[in-house]
Amino acid sequence: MNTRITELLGVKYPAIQGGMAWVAESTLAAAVSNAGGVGLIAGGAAPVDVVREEIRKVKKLTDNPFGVNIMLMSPNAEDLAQLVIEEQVPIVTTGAGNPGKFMEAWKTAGIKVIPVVPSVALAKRMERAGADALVAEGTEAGGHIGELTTMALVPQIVDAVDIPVIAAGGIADGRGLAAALMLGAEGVQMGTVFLASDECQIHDNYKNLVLNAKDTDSAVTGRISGCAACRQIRNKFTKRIMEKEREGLTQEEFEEACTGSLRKAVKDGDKDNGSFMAGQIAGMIKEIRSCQEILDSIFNDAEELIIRKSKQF
Ligand SMILES: O=C(O)COc1ccc(-c2c[nH]c(CNC(=O)Nc3ncc(Sc4ccccn4)s3)n2)cc1
Repeated sequence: MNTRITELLGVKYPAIQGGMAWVAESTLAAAVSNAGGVGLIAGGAAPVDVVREEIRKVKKLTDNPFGVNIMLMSPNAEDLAQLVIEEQVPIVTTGAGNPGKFMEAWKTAGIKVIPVVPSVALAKRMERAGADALVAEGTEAGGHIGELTTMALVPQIVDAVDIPVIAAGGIADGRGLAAALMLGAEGVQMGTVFLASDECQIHDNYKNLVLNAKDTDSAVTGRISGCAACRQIRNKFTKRIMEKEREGLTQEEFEEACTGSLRKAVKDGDKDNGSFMAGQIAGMIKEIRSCQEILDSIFNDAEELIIRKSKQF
């Protein structure tokens, strides 16, 4: 299929793999890019040298476009913003903040900049700042989230800006892609479905938690205390955090609890103390597949669905 996103990024599928902290490393990103989508390396809160190494690895593993996601709450954000210029990274997505101050330098370097936004106000601000496209991420998504659902947020951002919009949050099959296109999106960003991929390097306990999750198994920490809201699979960790939030948790204590626990999930598979970030769509994901199978099935199913549905009118 062709949209302004396939033209802008030079890819077969207008589908970005979410730049999930600790999860999105070179093996997964290269598999998604080789499959025709856009693989992302997570900046997360990782040291610059670690991210530089992953960028160099992914360049050896794929000749297709790839990107780096910079989480703007990270203390390394400034250094990572410079690194993507030095390493001539073609695509940069950003999350958890406003990338306005880096935009000019990135655009001058020829980088395609795609901020993730949770609201119309930020979408308009990012368009004015020079963003090439936007990811409109609904609250269904895993990790750090805003308040609005994908169904409500995407059409309002599409109506508010002229640059192409990519839908994210709750998308994991052809139906989700078809729905996103009907809402006016010209591509999708997906994270949770790629946790259940062969090439994803997370601990098997994490993959099994995703496969065994049911629709109501995600919890959002941070909302009670007004800290950064974070959607993840419900476990003893989320129960403990939410109890502490009711007693009063400082932002520092919350973030220390959150970012450290992500490694415990991804690397150690620590089911009681890990933060297993995943979106509400985890309840629909029942098998581990290759990134190629995931992308081919989503786009083939969406095409068949739209053709079939169009005949009902
Ligand atoms: O108004 C402003 O200045 C910016 O406001 C914003 C507020 C929120 C966002 C936003 C929402 N979702 C995203 C993109 N998604 C994400 O960033 N997802 C993430 N998952 C795990 C992360 S690591 C983390 C982060 C916070 C606490 C604990 N751990 S970041 N960006 C973007 C901008």
